[in-house]
Parts: sequence; C-alpha cells; structure tokens
Amino acid sequence: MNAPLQQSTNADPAEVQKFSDLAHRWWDPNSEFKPLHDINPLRTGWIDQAIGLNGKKIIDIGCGGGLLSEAMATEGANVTGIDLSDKALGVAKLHLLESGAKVDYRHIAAETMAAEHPGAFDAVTCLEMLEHVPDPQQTIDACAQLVKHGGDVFLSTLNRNPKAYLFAIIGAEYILNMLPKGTHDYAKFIKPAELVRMARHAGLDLVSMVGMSYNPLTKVYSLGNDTSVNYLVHLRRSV
Ligand SMILES: C[S@@+](CC[C@H](N)C(=O)[O-])C[C@H]1O[C@@H](n2cnc3c(N)ncnc32)[C@H](O)[C@@H]1O
Repeated sequence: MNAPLQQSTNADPAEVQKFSDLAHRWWDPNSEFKPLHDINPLRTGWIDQAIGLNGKKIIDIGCGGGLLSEAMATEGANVTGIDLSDKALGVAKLHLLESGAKVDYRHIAAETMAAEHPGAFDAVTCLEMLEHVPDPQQTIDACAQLVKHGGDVFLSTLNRNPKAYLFAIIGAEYILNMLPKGTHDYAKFIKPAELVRMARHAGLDLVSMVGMSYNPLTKVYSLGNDTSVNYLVHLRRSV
C-alpha cells in the first residue's frame, strides 16, 4: 500500500496507485514498461547530446522504477530521483543493488523538493509524467524552481489530437496490448503549444523540441520531426 498523499500534493492517488500496482514489473523489458525500455536509450542519448550528462547534478521527477535515472547515472550524472510511489521507489532502489549504479531516490513531491532546494540542480528531467498529474503547470513551476539559472529542463508527454488518441490509447492499449487499458487519459494529453506556454509562464524558454514516433510494423521507436503523438522538449531557465 502506498503512503497516503498529503491533500495539498499535486498528485492523483489513483494514478500513483496504478504505477505502484505494476512496480514489480518495472525492469522486465517485456512487461507493461516495454515502451519505456524501448525509448530509454533514445531519450537518454538526446539529453546527453544536449547538455553532456557526465558530472551534471540532475533531478529526475516522477522517476518511477528508475529507468531514466539509472541510465543518466551510468553516463556519469549525479542523479536524484523522486516519485510518490513507494513501491516504484522500492523497485528502483533494489535495482541499484543489481546494476551497481548510484542514484539518490526519495519519496517527496516535486513542489516540496522545489521549496526546499531551489536552484540546486544543473538540469531537471520530468518525462512521461505530466499527463498523470492534476495540474501540470504546478509541476512545471516546480521544475523551473529546482533548476539553477541558465540550467536545463527536459519534459516529455503525449500530444492531444485524434492521431495521438489512435496511437497512444486505441493502438497501444486496445489493439497491440502494449499498455494496460486505462493507462492514459486523453483529456490530460498536452499540445506542444500548451506545454511551451506553461513553460514560459514558469520562466523557461524553449531550446528545442523533438518527436518520438513508433512504427508498429518494425516495432521500432525513432526521434524526428513528427511531434504528433509523443514528444520531448528541452527548455532553459533564463540566466
Ligand atoms: C509513466 S511513469 C514514468 C516514469 C519515468 N519518468 C520514465 O519515464 O521512465 C509515471 C510516473 O509518475 C509518477 N507520478 C505520478 N504522479 C506523480 C506526482 N504527482 N509526483 C511524483 N510522481 C508522480 C508515477 O508514480 C510513475 O512512477
């Protein structure tokens, strides 16, 4: 059972519970987390190319079982991973024993961490998480508060349009059974322009954006110009 969430936390207990229930399968590359395993080298490489991970102090918000946190630590980053799912964090910590990687995992809300450690990080990552929170603006504000001036913030989420509905919900959840039904709520998907607007509101400027596409025939993900379903943004806090 997950620890009860404080009322002020920008979290949907049902969403956190959903990931807690599956947590034991997080590192199984053929489980419900297969899509995250498949995209992990792509997104880690994109971030590394953008800022050079080696030696950077990074906070990974909504780190779950730690796929991205560990991959960044393996590239030489000093990573703190935070999530509100005790079970996911437990799995992430256990996996460190297996991999030998070093990550500081903590059960704390992004907003609380931001209030306690403003400007403490060279970069913030918050991937595949914004579509699971009640108020993404609040999370993006916390990301902006956590990063130092001139530091980098990386966000990823799902676009909101009929194609994204078809691929991310109908395709992934109902036809290909890649994800459990109910994993995603279409209403919480975020259009790139909305994400950039929320980022600007938080004091973050857009550096670049890249699309992440899945080819159901080859079963291969790739990065490119097509931001119509899944996309990543690189933002920078003004100096
Ligand atoms: C789809 S998983 C993504 C995990 C990881 N970011 C990745 O991309 O590999 C979403 C994660 O967000 C977490 N989560 C949902 N709401 C949250 C919140 N308000 N604060 C922190 N974590 C949250 C869930 O517990 C889950 O671990």
